[in-house]
Amino acid sequence: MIQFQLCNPTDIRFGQGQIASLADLVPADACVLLLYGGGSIKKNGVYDQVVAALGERRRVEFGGVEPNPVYETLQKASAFARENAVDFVLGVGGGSVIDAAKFLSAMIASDSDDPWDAFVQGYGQAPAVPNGAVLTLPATGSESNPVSVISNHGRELKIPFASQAVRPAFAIMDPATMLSLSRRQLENGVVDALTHVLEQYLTMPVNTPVQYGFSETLLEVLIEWGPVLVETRSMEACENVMWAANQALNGLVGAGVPQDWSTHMIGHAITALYGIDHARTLTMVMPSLLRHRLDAKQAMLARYGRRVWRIEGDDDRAVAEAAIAKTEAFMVRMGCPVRISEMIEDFNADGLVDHLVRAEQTALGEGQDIGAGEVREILALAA
Ligand SMILES: NC(=O)c1ccc[n+]([C@@H]2O[C@H](COP(=O)([O-])OP(=O)(O)OC[C@H]3O[C@@H](n4cnc5c(N)ncnc54)[C@H](O)[C@@H]3O)[C@@H](O)[C@H]2O)c1
Repeated sequence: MIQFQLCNPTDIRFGQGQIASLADLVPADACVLLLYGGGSIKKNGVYDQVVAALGERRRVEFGGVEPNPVYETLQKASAFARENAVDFVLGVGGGSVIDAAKFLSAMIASDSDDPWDAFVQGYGQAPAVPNGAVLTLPATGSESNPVSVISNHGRELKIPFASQAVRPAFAIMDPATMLSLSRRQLENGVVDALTHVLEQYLTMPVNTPVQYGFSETLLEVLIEWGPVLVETRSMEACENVMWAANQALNGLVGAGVPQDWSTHMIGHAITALYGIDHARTLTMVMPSLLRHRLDAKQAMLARYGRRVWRIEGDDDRAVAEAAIAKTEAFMVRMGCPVRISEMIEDFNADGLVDHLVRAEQTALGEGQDIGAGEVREILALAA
């Protein structure tokens, strides 16, 4: 097992009606910035529940955070928050709003209107005002992890920032908020969570049976309940997917194991250049990436095939290949593309590699051995 530290103090409140617990979770004397996205919360009753629970607290609001949140928008939100002496950020939405709320809590505490370069250098040390999350779309795990993925339009970059200082103080997960999601967003959530587990699980084997067993359970839950969710939207399915998506990127399954976030890094570059939904960029890359890395990942792919997909046979290579095929078929079943050409007509692989170089993402994979040349080969397979 690789040495690890695991400390996740986010106070999780799960279940229908939990938005009311904001009344206890947000400090009574806070000046709250309520941050939200395109406005779905004003149509589905979430906004009314949040406002009721905040009661008499001082509150200002900033809406319009984009999917794949944009730094330039957050500069406006930060100036607005400082003008209003905000000392608590409440993100109400999906991963984009919650990522934005976390990043904003560090922007507000910085003494700069343009802290991008300083954050690229030392985000982990930057102070932050506290923030909390009300989740309305299960997918990213952002509601209880330290990461924000932010797009900078000026620099044409989309990159992750991580800091323990911005981990949400609390995460409210009410599965009833999912009932207003489109089928496409539900599909995206399931495959995003699935890839989170796979990128922490499909590397090289180490002595972590607890983490592997937990990963396998999360994968089984997503594979069983993902299709039920998109077909029926039953409350059981909402609950199971919401909790599995949270646990997929909440720290435990990644503790003590090698990780490979190359599908995510290539996917971020595709979103930055082509504006495609985060989850769909992952499915168009991952099957080809796994095939390209078959030698390095064969042992864990074979374990995954046998334990999660119940594939029989003694030949590890054959089981590993079958496990990739099963994963690809599941992504198709969830309505997602598994080839770049399904969503992008004139794909420019050179431009994509250039983005990764500018984002300093050129030593990817569990062995840091996926460089520009390997990315080109993966993109050719995924074309
Ligand atoms: N922090 C992390 O660890 C992490 C991990 C993976 C991805 N990400 C990032 O998260 C972002 C994607 O987040 P996401 O997948 O949660 O989607 P999202 O937050 O971008 O939301 C997608 C769309 O769904 C809408 N929406 C959200 N909740 C709704 C509801 N209840 N009803 C109706 N519409 C609703 C939003 O307004 C938006 O238009 C990307 O930028 C991605 O890079 C972050």
